Amino acid sequence: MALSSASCRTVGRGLVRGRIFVAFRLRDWRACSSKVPQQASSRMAGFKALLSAVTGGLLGRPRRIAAERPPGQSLQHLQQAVEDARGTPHLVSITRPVHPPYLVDEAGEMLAIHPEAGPWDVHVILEGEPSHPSFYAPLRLRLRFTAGWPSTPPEIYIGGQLAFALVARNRSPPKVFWDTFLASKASSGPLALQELLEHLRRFLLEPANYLGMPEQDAEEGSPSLEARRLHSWMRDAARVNAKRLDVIKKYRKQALHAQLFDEHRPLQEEWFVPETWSALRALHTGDAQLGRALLTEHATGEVYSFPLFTDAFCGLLLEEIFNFYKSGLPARRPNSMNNYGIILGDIGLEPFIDKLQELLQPLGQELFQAPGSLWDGHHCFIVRYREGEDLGLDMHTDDSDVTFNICLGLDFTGAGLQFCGSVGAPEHRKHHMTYQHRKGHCVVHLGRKRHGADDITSGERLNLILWNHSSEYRQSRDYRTPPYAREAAAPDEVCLSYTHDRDFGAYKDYPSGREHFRGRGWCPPPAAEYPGFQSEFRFRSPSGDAKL
Ligand SMILES: O=C(O)CCC(=O)C(=O)O
Ligand SMILES: [Fe+2]
Repeated sequence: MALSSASCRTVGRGLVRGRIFVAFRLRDWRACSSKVPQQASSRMAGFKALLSAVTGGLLGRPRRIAAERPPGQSLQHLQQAVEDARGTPHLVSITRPVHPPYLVDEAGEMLAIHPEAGPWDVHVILEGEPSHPSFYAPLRLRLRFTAGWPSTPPEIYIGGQLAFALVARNRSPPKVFWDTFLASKASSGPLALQELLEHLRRFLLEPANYLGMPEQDAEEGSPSLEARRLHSWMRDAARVNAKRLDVIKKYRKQALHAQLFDEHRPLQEEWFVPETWSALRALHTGDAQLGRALLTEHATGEVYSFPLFTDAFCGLLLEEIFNFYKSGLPARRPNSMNNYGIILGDIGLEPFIDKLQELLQPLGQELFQAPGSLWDGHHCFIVRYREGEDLGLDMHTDDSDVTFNICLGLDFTGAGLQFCGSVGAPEHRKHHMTYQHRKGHCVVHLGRKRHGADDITSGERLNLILWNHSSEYRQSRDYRTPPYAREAAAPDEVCLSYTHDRDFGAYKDYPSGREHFRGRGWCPPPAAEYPGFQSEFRFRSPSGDAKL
């Protein structure tokens, strides 16, 4: 695997967001820097303030309740706890503990973790509430245990697309949950994983009830401000979920291929090209050799492709997608540049995408290290190009750490995928290569790599796009404040973006209907302008407006 001890230097015990771990400083992963800095979220700040108002600081860390044990013993305890937790009511699945390949410290530096010292991640899926219109979907959790287990509670990340009251954008249970949970324990003895999972499920599904807040419509006396606020957040979360789940529920009754939607059913081997299936399974057991053998490398360390789905499975998936289009049910568009795609999580395919992401995760780690590791979120959608609809896609980078792009068919000409440089690199807008899509094949690249689809010239193309997110990686300095170099030279025309570039109009006419983008571009930022930068304002727009 890419993370060999040769690539790491031990720095002893590192501090990772308040927790101490035995760690290595990652040297070569630093090269995998990415993306434009994330905006600090003022909405988050507002939400935190509101939460604090209710419970006096909900966002704290779980408190440590006893001394830590030696690591070996903790892992054994944890393995035993996972076995014991297999009897938890409403449990769909629980994984064995695995140590994360790296963590990010408070300064944003990535540290590789010593496998024997922890922490260890356990992934859990719990059933939602089957009879509840807004919370019937499964709950997806990642629990991160330190060597302090079973005295110290794990950090919890609440994955999936459900909205919950009292869960902030960092997707962790608030301090009030931990306080209530720990106070409910009869003794101060070690924690039981099953008990924790049961409490967490109750808290997520019925927070007011779990926290002992009065019912909103209680006749006797007026509910407190805290209770009213909590109920209003619960209504908001329920509304957000209900909107999405309503479509999913309705479509479920019309779906053609039930096996695609079944939470409990694993991915079926016959959906995948046999050699790829074997290679991906081998990667899961640490055999990188086989994984590498199936790849074509198109741009060193940045763009690869491999056969993934069989023709039969592409046909099956497309049948389902076309059936959804035919249903007339409302669908959100995947992004502002795409008018005919659909988000697969919105039609009930979140479990399928979770499993696909899990299958592909070791490949991501092998190819891209930090941005390819610890994926805990995704955005997965269909893009569709044909005459009379979207023909192609403007140059852009993805809001993903690593993107998989799988062609499902149909027959088409044109619609090649152009790759340029990575955002912030001197050759950001220099052409690298053209990738020709093939049915069933997957092209995988870093999200920060500039790319765009040529116009289709005949037929129709539909692709499944899987954007993978790693919340751990997104805390790193490499992600948050990547270097942004001056462009080495004028851009290649094929790499120009009418949506993003400040000099598009200096080289090309704006496409019809896209003229309003003139003057809105941000790229290159002034400090990164190439020598002799051509501002589009020195040129006339085709409509004849002087743009000086
Ligand atoms: O059509 C393609 O192959 C590219 C799609 C894409 O890059 C995107 O949707 O982000
Ligand atoms: Fe893209």
